[in-house]
Amino acid sequence: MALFTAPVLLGAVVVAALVWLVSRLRSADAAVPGPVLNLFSSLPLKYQEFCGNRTQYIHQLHRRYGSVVRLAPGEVAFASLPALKEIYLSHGSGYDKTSFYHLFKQYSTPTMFSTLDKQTHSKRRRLLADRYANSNVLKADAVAGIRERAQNFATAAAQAPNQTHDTYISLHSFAFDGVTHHLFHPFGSNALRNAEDENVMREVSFDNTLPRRLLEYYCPSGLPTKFLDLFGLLPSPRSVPRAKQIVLDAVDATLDGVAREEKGEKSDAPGPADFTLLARLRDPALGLSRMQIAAECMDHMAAGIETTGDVLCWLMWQLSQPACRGIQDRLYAELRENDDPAKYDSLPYLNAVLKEGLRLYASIPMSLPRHVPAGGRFIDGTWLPEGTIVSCQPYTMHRFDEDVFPNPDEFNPDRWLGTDPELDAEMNRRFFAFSSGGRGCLGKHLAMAEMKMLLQEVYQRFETVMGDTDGKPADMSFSDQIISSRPKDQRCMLKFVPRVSDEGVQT
Ligand code: HEM
Repeated sequence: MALFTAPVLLGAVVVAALVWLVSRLRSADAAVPGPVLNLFSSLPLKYQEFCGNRTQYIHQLHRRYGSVVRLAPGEVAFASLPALKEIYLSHGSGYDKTSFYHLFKQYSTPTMFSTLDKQTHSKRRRLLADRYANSNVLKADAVAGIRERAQNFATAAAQAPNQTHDTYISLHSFAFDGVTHHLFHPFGSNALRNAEDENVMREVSFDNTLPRRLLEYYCPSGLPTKFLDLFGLLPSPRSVPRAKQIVLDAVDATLDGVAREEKGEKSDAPGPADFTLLARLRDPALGLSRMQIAAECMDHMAAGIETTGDVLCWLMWQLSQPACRGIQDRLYAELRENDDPAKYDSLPYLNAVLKEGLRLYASIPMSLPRHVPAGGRFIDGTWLPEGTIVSCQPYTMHRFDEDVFPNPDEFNPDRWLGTDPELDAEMNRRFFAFSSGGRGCLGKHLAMAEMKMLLQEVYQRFETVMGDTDGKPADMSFSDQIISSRPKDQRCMLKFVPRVSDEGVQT
């Protein structure tokens, strides 16, 4: 009994604390620059995450401590090209993802994006990759659907009262319609013209469950969540019933067609178009269950709404600032000279404007966490043991090296039109908006096509300026969500002023 007296217990606690202190001081991350507190606790980082400020916090740490910085015990961030290559490109798809990605299961089912290990992931990716290859994205009926949505957007802008409307809403509707066209056509959405579909988009885009989801991830026992729920201190759990239903309806209609085919029955109901994701997933040879198909579709749908919608929103807001009037005029001149819609992919200034938008306003600006593999690794000269969480973040990769990106916070499309091939190559190597390697964005070509067509339809017809905000300009600063960021106020009033051509005719 004497074994458990207070002094003995106190002594045990002190010894344990000392052992922990020494182990922390001798750990590999102790040799990495960063705030002292972060060597002993992950609370400073978690606090910033709960405030939706992780990206900016890490960026400030890089500015203070350099290209490698300690974020928390066992977690280190990098802002250099050698580190980016090692973490995301070594052996094709880089290091394995961390369990953070389990947050992205859909219908409680793993998807390609939430799969952690390389082998399982690359098997699924190989099955789906051709759906997003440029050659498939550019197929006539795939492009026609996106073009139609971009025209719907421009028509809605022209018809808005006083030609002013909340572009945050309409751009997310456009992104929703664009991605569902590519996933499900003819079962895609029409949120730009149909209020019910717009509500589905709102359900996904106005999700406010960040603190709850982070708490559930960090405290899987669920006790803190239950405790805070007693006092109503957490938002309700994430709920997207309409979005889930729209996906299940498309999947069920498709599988019904497959079942009929197998029975040799004829059906007048259309199946998914050849270019769609569903047309691939429906193949019985893949052996995917109804819920596996639905989960994969849901994941791609979510991946295509926020990202594309947010980048376009930030970019059009930026272009609508008085200082960017000259940029809009140059863009208009290029679009007028090349008024064949099919040319959208070969216009250098349009490409430069979009790339600069993606550089400054990458909608996934946050660090993308990976585990150091077995045996540990040297990353850009820093030794880190197996299991350390390492990452780079697009926000910092696009700003940190000022020799490559001079005046990094300035919106300057000209930097992408440079005549110095070496500098161009350096910029492109650091361009990380879609991540890199075998786990980089699968939908990149689709996203680029959507964004170019939308900008083409808008800026060949309109000049955009800041709309009336009732004296309360929207806060467009970055608000981090689970992995993407969005403009804080989720509102962006822009006015679409019709252009008058040289002949005095409205274009
Ligand atoms: C401007 C628009 C977009 C941006 C900036 C963007 C960015 C990214 C980034 C950074 C990743 C890697 C994330 C990570 O490693 O944690 C990613 C992955 C992914 N993106 Fe996008 N994305 C965009 C649009 C789209 C669209 C339209 C789709 C269409 C379905 C899409 C589908 C995917 C998928 C399926 C993955 C997972 C790839 C894998 O795990 O192998 N994205 N995206």
